[in-house]
Amino acid sequence: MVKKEFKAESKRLLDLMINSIYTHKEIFLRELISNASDAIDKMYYRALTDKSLTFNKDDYYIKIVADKNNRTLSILDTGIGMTKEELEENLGTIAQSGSFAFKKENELRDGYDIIGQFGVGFYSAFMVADSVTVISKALGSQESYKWESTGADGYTIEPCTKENVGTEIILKLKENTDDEKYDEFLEEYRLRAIIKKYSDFIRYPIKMDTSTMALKEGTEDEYEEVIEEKIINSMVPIWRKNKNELTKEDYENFYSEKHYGFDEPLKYIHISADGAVRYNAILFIPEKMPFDFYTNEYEKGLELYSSGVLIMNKCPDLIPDYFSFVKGMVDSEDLSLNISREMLQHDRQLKVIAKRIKERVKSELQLMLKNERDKYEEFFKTFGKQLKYGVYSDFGQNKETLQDLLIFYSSTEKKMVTLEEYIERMKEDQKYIYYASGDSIDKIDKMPQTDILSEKGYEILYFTDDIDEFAIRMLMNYKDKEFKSVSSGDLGIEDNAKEEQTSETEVNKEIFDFMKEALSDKIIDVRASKRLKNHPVCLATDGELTIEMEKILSTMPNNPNIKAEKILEINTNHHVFKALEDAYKHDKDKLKLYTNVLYNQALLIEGLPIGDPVEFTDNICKLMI
Ligand SMILES: Nc1ncnc2c1ncn2[C@@H]1O[C@H](COP(=O)(O)OP(=O)(O)OP(=O)(O)O)[C@@H](O)[C@H]1O
Repeated sequence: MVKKEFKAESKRLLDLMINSIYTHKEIFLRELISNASDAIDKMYYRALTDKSLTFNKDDYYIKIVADKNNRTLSILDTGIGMTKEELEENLGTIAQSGSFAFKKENELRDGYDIIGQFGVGFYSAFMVADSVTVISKALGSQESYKWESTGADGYTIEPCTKENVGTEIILKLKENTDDEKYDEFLEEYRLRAIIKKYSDFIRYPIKMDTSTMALKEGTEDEYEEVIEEKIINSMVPIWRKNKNELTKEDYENFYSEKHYGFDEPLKYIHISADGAVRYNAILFIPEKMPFDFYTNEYEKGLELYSSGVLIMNKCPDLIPDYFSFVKGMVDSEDLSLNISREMLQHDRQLKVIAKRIKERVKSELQLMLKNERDKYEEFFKTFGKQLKYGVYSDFGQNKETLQDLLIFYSSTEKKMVTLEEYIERMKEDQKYIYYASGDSIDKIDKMPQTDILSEKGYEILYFTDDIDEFAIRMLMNYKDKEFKSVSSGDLGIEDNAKEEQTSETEVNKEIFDFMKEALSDKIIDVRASKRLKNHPVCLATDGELTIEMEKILSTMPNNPNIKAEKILEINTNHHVFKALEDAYKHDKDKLKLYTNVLYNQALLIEGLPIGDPVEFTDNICKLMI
């Protein structure tokens, strides 16, 4: 027997291979099963082109055998096998891929899922094995050969006996260390889990002897171990099946089998694309929010398969942040993988797929909004915030994509409405899209600032999420209509109201100046209000920052002193104003007291904290005596 040496560089390459290409040792099984599947695929192809051969699907399978006594794990296949020369060429030369050559020679394109391309996967066996033995009999050959290697120091090839065409790979597992327990690769549950994870959709059966405890015959309570050969992979992935053959239940089962969520998905989307980049995808919009959705632990992304083999558990680049709730998978044979198959070499194809997925999810949501409104509202209640973050983030670059998916509660319709529906209903003289911000619909309903707009029959959108105003600021306008807060200093309603307000403020200038002085830097102005009908006082704002924004920003660590420019608006038609006038004439200290009480009332209405609650309650007491 002649021992052949690896070339010096090959030794280093093998060492590199074994220790640095892959992040998880368990992928050796994925690689060896993929090779076995490729070998059967080649057999299938040969049978198609060679009339003397027949391909009976039942004869072709992969079998995994764990032998705990000898610490060996074997992967058998009934594929095309390897001749002596092929063993030497393919397993003696690193980066020599017989599979890639086969694909090229036969100009295989659609329909063949040959996985191998780099000629390195086989060597991953050395991550878990001290020695690897390959026994193979090639199609059309009478002889069989045994290839053996302990890794970097070379390999031997010798004739052996093997009855059937195919290959058997025997791994002598490494001894356990403190950090690594190689024994686990002999455990049925572990092997099943690895196969399910990476190779579930290999299209030939992967068989394994499985043990179960069964009632011993003739006894009532004695159990015995029964060994039974079982197929452990699903073989045909649901995404390769014809959509017409699949039912809602099939998709729902897939959703739960894949552990995408514990809920039932609200919507599923099945894409089979055959264009510039070929791919299949099954996407789900969950019904419930994952418990960790708004935590750092939540990882967005879709499962990525290449020809049915799992490449990445969560590929984040396939889905934008604002659709991060979408679950599912993509399988494409057109991806250019890197050598470890854990990453992509180029992301060109991935970008194309991601763009299509984004468009498809958007259009499905739009359809749901149009045709299944209740369902959409349910969706929006759960994930609407994410869409609003999408409008706000990245400097608003996704606002066009997302604006028509937004819905808000409407003061007039008493239900959720889209911006488009709002625009269609706008009054002729109405210039702006009005919104009011607050903690809840109930609280906004009672906001005094909405009185004048409601009286004019203008619709108001209620913003109850922290993000709402920020998102709308980023949106700026919708179909050329600007947004305006009901608390804004200038509501932009017809001009004479504004004039009236200015002249009322002028008439009462002295008293308002006094009140402004009394409140010093808390407010920038005191004005007569035209928006108030039944309430004596409210706050309005000038400038960019509204009161709701102040509330949100002031809770953030860097902005404790951020303040909106507040205006105290006084309803001069309210009988309280008479009391203010009287106090101004006869008792200025009392007016100070009134001003303080009114200002604090306005803060309370806005849900803002009172600067000095003790002073406020003392002031109320003073008024009572
Ligand atoms: N079970 C097998 N039956 C027949 N040929 C095999 C088998 N395993 C490996 N080979 C041959 O050995 C070659 C090298 O295998 P290896 O796993 O290193 O690379 P690959 O599968 O071609 O590519 P990749 O690194 O992308 O997996 C294969 O291309 C194939 O020709």
